[in-house]
Amino acid sequence: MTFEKEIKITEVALRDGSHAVSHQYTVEQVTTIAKALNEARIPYIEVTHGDGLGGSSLQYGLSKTDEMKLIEAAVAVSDFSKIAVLLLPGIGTIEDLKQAAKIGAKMARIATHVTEADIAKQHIETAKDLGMETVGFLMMSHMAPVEKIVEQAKLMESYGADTVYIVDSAGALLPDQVRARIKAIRQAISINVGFHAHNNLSLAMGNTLAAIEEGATRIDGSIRCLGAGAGNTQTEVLVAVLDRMGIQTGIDLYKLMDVSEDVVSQILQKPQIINRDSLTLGYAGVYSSFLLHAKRAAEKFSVDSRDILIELGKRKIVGGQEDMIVDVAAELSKKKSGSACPSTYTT
Ligand SMILES: CC[C@H](O)CC(=O)C(=O)O
Ligand SMILES: [Mn+2]
Repeated sequence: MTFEKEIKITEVALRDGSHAVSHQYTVEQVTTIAKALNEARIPYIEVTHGDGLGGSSLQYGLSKTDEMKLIEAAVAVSDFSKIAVLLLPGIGTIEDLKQAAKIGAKMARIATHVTEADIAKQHIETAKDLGMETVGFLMMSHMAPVEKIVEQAKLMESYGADTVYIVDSAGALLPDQVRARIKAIRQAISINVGFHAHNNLSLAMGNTLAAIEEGATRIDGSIRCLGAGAGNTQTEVLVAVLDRMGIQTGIDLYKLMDVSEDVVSQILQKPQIINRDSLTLGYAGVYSSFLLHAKRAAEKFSVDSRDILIELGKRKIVGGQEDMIVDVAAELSKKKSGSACPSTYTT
């Protein structure tokens, strides 16, 4: 099948990938990666804490480097790529957004739970006032029926968003579910539609292609899959596949392969694979960024991290409820042994 659409890729390794490196990016690493991505002519590079602006905290994980310094570093080496920032209302503030715009960020992606688009209004409006290109990012899109998603996408459009994304935060969507969601919002709104995948069920590439076939033109990729859980759609592979399909992205494939192999692979703390934990995220429909928190809680309370994730899925726990991960681990430990003591406190 030949497509004549322009697909614009946003590279998220320096934001979603921040989860995979426990938010430990340095200015040197961001400079090297952003410079190479810019040379490969990636249209947008997202840089922020994994949980967006203001995410550095005990709750979400402390950053090694102030994210504004990382944004500045990326801006300084990008004369082609535009730097994007993610903001979750309630974690990041309007002041964070203003500061990011001041130091050169050109795109604001305002992320809400899939049923809570209304909390994005003032952030989308402010981003527009600041002259930024603006994206509404509907997270955990597997948790709502198509009609609800259409309603929420229309809200994002009414606030002035230039693009609305279906975000498969848990990597739980199946290709037909992606098709139904993209098709429905494509018909309901007249702005760009985007898709952000996670590879927990090994469906990131398949789902991304399904989204493109249904008309999504803004796509997220992550070099070497660097992202939460099993990571995102692998950018360099996506560019090669799209090229084989006759879809031009304007990105230099060889340069991208070289960044992946020579730069990003050196930074990875461990290869981005689908293991029993990341597979359980997709299987149970749990936010991919919960993975490291669940693993830590499992260790602390001597319980199986899969049991924690399955229980979080059953309870429909969403972003912002990270404290529930420890509660669930304590409950499981209590059921198992009759006491909820962290293992570090037992002898
Ligand atoms: C915590 C924000 C989250 O990581 C955003 C995102 O990439 C997703 O929901 O997949
Ligand atoms: Mn993500």
